[in-house]
Amino acid sequence: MSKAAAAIAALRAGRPVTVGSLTVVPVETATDALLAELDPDSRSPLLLSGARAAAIGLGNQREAASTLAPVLVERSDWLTTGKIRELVDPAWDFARFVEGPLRSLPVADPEAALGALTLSRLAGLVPAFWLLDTPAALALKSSEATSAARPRTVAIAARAILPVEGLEVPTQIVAMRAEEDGSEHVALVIGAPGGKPPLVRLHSECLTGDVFGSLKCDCGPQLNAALRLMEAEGSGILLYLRQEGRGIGLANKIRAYALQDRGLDTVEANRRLGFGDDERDFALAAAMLRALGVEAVRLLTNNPAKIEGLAAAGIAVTRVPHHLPANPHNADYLATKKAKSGHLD
Ligand SMILES: Nc1nc2c(ncn2[C@@H]2O[C@H](COP(=O)(O)OP(=O)(O)OP(=O)(O)O)[C@@H](O)[C@H]2O)c(=O)[nH]1
Ligand SMILES: [Zn+2]
Repeated sequence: MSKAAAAIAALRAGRPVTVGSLTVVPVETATDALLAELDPDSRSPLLLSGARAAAIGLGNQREAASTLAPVLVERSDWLTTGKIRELVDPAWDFARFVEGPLRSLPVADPEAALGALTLSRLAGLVPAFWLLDTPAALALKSSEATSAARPRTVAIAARAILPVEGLEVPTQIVAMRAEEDGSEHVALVIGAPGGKPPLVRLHSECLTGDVFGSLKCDCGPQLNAALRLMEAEGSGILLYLRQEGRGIGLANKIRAYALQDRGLDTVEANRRLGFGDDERDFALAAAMLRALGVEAVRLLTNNPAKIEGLAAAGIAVTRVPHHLPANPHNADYLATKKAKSGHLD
């Protein structure tokens, strides 16, 4: 496991990490008990992404003027641990006015701060930290954190026959493990793809749509329709990628949904949380296809980023459109993907 992957695991578990000259612990996962130990006087300043600092009205202060640069916020008596937990969570933006005054401070080591924020995004945490004085047991260079990327190398871990309702064609499930972080991803191999490029669907995990039948997105129907098309053709490959919420993680996707309840669209909600519109990359999907011996695919998708991602990794792609009928709950979501994320007709 890479050092960055170990740091991501530590941050998820609420443990501090030293990046360059900065020691940080995530606001989201650090327990009150740990904070009482690490910061007994509650003086630790708060490290935020530039986007989040702008969203809470710090954009007019010189230290926070660029929305790309991380921002440090000074502690004051009224800015308690509980207030900070509220401040970093956009769900609270609509429940109250941002209190103040908030004062930003210069960031002593901007590259380290950017690195720490990169790790928190990859960890699926709200990008916000307490800055601590004492170095942590786990330390990495700023460059190791800023260059941290999603996993891109896989090995097959196990395979077995899997009977699936509605599929008459023999189907196998293949479990793969990413070498960089140990995350598990799955390929469903339907029939015996071979000869011409197989029909392939890259499906990003969507717990709400895949399991509960959420109407907010089109994931469940797209998954089912892909399997039906592969069954009709006699073969195909579905990759189930653990990229919940377009790579922002489950808790953050639910936060994005809460923001959508307040009228933001899917893209605005991601940005408000301090993420890009889409945090996925498809290098791992390309590696999974290679592990199955596939170099060329007919890809069921409307998302140009999937086509470009596979092509960049050397997989030959022909697109097959994959539209499902809209419902009243997901019509705006589908329209936003077209208008703002370049989704194809
Ligand atoms: N952040 C965020 N993720 C969402 C939202 N709605 C659905 N998702 C996630 O978006 C992903 C859906 O991805 P895909 O099914 O691959 O769809 P796509 O990128 O639109 O591409 P194609 O369906 O192939 O055209 C899943 O990981 C869902 O969990 C949302 O409002 N916000
Ligand atoms: Zn979905």
